Amino acid sequence: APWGYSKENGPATWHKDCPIANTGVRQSPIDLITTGQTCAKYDSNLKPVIVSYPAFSEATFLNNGHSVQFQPSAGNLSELSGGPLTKKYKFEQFHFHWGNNDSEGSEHRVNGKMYPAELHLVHWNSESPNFSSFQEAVGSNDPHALCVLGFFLKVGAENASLKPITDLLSKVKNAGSSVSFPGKFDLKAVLPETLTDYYTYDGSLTTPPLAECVKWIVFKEPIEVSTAQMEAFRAVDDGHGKPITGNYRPPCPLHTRTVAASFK
Ligand SMILES: NS(=O)(=O)c1ccco1
Ligand SMILES: [Zn+2]
Repeated sequence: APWGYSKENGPATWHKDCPIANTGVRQSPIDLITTGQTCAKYDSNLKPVIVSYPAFSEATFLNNGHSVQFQPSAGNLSELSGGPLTKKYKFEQFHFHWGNNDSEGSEHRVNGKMYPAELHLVHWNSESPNFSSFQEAVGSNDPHALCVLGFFLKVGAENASLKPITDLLSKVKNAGSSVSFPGKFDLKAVLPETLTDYYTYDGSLTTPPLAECVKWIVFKEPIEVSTAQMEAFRAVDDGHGKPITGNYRPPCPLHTRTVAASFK
């Protein structure tokens, strides 16, 4: 049976098809600890993250049964650089993780605290000689083949920039359903202006195949969405006639990794 988040096919069972779930030493997500021994260490060399996200004009919005995913056509020119990165990365897709109440849902945690949701912007290194697509990057064994930007979502004011996305959730209620995104979508408008304060560490995909190929950049400043917008996520079905309630993987052991912080 395909993997998911239920008792029968959830994170505790993924090791059966993906042994790295239990044997990997750089798995994601993690709990971002800000004080004490294993805490994130300030690195003054960390620069702001630079994104170039021209409004997407052609994209598919899909409910794949374990998340909802916005994927622009391959020709999109969106790029990522700066921060801890030494290369330019190409935008592949964004998707979300959420819970069925406001006290859970994010994948990364901060001192054990979960946010109600987490937005992942997935990119792949477009300057590597070893691969030339997202799928190839995932299978490349390159430790920084991918870079995923993580943004926490918290409940507050309605997020007008994300409204075109949350308004579309009812149209992809059924797992496996997708719609062509109508019009343009300005992802840049969703993000905080300054991408200066973040945690960064070497990790993995948080869903099978759990490949350990991700440079993670998780931003300190959450993005606000309204309760109604959060509720819209909670109505999306998982393909077994039930809403997806909690498509987040619990935190994984840090092992010998260190987490760097771009802020004090
Ligand atoms: N959740 S995530 O961003 O680590 C990801 C991207 C593709 C598969 O899993
Ligand atoms: Zn994700």
